[in-house]
Amino acid sequence: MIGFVEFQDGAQGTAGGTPRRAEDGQAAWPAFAVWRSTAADPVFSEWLRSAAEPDWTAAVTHPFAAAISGGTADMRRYLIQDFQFVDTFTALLGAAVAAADRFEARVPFGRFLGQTVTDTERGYFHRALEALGVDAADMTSPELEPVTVSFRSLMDEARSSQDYSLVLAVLCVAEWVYLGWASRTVSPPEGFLHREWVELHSGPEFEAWVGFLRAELDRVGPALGEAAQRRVLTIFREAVRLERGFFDMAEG
Ligand SMILES: Cc1ncc(C[n+]2csc(CCO)c2C)c(N)n1
Repeated sequence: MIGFVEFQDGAQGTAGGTPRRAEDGQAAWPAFAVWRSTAADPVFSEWLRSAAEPDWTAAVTHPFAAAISGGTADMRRYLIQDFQFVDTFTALLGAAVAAADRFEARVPFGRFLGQTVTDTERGYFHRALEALGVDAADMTSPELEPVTVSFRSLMDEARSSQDYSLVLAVLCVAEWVYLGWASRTVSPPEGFLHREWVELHSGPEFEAWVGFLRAELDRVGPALGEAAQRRVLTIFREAVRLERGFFDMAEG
């Protein structure tokens, strides 16, 4: 079981100026209610993002991500593994449609599911994997890298929880981290493999999608009790750690 490890009460705050560490090995982090009183941007999604440092910055500035932007990354292993990631991610989007607390929140998930993931992105994967000479077996059932297994487990846990805040946290990490690195691209890479992958994760539509996911977290997060907020934090941090690990894996 990954994530969902609750912080011990005593793990928060500092003792003698030394930050204590939580049971699951992550740095202690103040409760949202405490953090909010002094934060520059006191929204729930920023509470989560800043708690996920240094992994957040390591992921969005990762050398492999920079190599995609620069058009030099070897995409083969990465895309084979990512197609398996996207399979589980698509199921998680379905869970968001089911778990959202109101109609107007279900709509963007349904739209993104139908228009982007199962259409534009699916098309990209099929063309890209074909161009890379990936055979049918590696397209549908490759040997999974450990980080892919862990990421799929985390998404499956969020999906089975049917808890909107947890589903949202994992989706938001996956999309926001990708907006983070792709937006750093200075000029579009030449080949379609790199260029379209950058285009899928940047631009006004993708920004609006990430804005929606953040706004949902900012809407539902503050209304949760402290223990539930901690559970969201734990799964958010774990997802960011896996995003970083996924790029490490892709680098080989
Ligand atoms: C490890 C990993 N994390 C996040 C994404 C981003 N992502 C996954 S599905 C999807 C929707 C369509 O673009 C997006 C943006 C990824 N591909 N791989």
